[in-house]
Amino acid sequence: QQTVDPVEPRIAIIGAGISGTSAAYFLSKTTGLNPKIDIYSKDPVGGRMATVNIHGFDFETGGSILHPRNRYMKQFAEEFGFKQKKGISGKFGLYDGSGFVYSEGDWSVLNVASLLWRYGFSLLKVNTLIGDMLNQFERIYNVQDDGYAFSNVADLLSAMDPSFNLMLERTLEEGLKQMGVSSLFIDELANAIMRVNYGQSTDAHQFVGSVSLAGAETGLWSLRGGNKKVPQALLNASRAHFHEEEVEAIHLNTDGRFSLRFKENDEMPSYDAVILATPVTNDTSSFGFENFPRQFHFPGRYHQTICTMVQGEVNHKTFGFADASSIIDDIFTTNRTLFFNSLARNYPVDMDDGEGDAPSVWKVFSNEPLTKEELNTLFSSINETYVIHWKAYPEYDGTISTGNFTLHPGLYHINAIEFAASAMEMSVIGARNVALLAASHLGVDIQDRKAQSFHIEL
Ligand SMILES: Cc1cc2nc3c(=O)[nH]c(=O)nc-3n(C[C@H](O)[C@H](O)[C@H](O)COP(=O)(O)OP(=O)(O)OC[C@H]3O[C@@H](n4cnc5c(N)ncnc54)[C@H](O)[C@@H]3O)c2cc1C
Ligand SMILES: CC(C)=CCC/C(C)=C/CC/C(C)=C/CSC[C@H](N)C(=O)O
Repeated sequence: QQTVDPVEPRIAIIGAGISGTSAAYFLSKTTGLNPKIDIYSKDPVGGRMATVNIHGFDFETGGSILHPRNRYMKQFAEEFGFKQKKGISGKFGLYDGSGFVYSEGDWSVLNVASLLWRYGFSLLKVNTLIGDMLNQFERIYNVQDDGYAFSNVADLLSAMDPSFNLMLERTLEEGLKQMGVSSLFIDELANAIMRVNYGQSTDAHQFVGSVSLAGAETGLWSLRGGNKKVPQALLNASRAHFHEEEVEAIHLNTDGRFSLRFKENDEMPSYDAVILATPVTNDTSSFGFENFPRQFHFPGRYHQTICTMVQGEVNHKTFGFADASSIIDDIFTTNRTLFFNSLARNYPVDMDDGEGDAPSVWKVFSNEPLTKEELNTLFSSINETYVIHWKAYPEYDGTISTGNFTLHPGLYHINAIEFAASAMEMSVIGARNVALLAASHLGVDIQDRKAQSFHIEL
């Protein structure tokens, strides 16, 4: 039988990205516990929220954009006094490998008209679809404020809307077709948005596809100074102790507590609860789970996304622009066989878009590293390149069912939520769910703690 100090339980969190740090924050601020939390991470705080420095300016290379209805991230930014970075919606175009099937010009009214002309009612239908989906999605905030938590992802999605689980069983293409959306919209716009956001296609399931389409709406934002300021601020606010340490194994002790074994440290501290805040598929992390009554399986794999940051000039001839000044800011691709997914102008995190004298920096997303030849096709001149290999988000091929948050009483996994959709806000929702589960395991009546819940100002 496990004996837990009801006032100061010891909790270990593995991973210091947005999942791990927000779990620490929720545990220490909203559960009524006064936990002693250790956060272990083999990489710096922030994880997949990261920047690269190019000539004295930082640029986002991982989690970049937030949706205006991502309430937790918004609330964190407000609570920590962080400013939003002002974006500009540059012109975008859809490139099929030989030319643009659609490209924006200088007049916004004409752009709307020509989008409508090309995609007709499909544009309006998808707009409504995403609006409806977001309305249902937002129900999770009240559910969590009321102290409800779920031991698996399917139940959490059902709490938003019972039909969300059906969206995991059909592809985005099938879902859109069922709604009467045209093949042209699916093949071009929806496909291009899936390629830029998840490096995948409309063959991905409809839930992540809808999140991806939401990620192409207007009003998207990011944090001035870099998104990774949030995990750092959450870590500080939670007063958790950060240890740069790789965890090799989690051992279930005979008293029901857990011990951790590290790669480069002989200590084996023990805890009342352990939270995994990192992907745990075979291709991402490998943990030993020792002495548990059953074996854990983490099916699926993560998509390789290569983020190539280039300081240089785009080759206007490749894209058929008259000259360098006609180049548009966002080039999305529709062709599944093309060697790159997107090419977009990027601005430093410390400046509003278009402000000041920033170097000309472009972000290219591709599924494979770009060859010298490919880089020379895209750019007429290159001063510097920085290449980041990400195990970015799951492969959403529809064959993997979503998994469990609760692996064993006292042992939880936040990133199970990524198989529904990987996004910063999803991680925070998963983290709050797991914080509630852990608090309940540690003896807190979580629904009774409504008064301490995390209230969002709208
Ligand atoms: C290129 C790219 C672009 C993206 N763009 C967006 C976007 O625009 N908007 C959006 O909302 N989302 C975006 N995402 C997704 C978003 O960044 C992630 O969903 C989110 O940051 C995941 O956070 P996390 O804390 O769950 O995981 P991570 O940030 O990956 O953190 C896990 C941490 O655990 C550590 N770890 C792993 N194994 C061990 C171990 N054995 N011992 C100790 N530590 C360990 C790792 O070092 C890592 O730092 C993007 C992701 C990528 C890669
Ligand atoms: C979770 C909800 C309801 C909405 C999130 C919508 C959103 C912001 C989706 C984007 C997800 C994602 C993985 C984007 C990656 S690419 C981002 C950007 N274009 C870049 O250049 O880095």
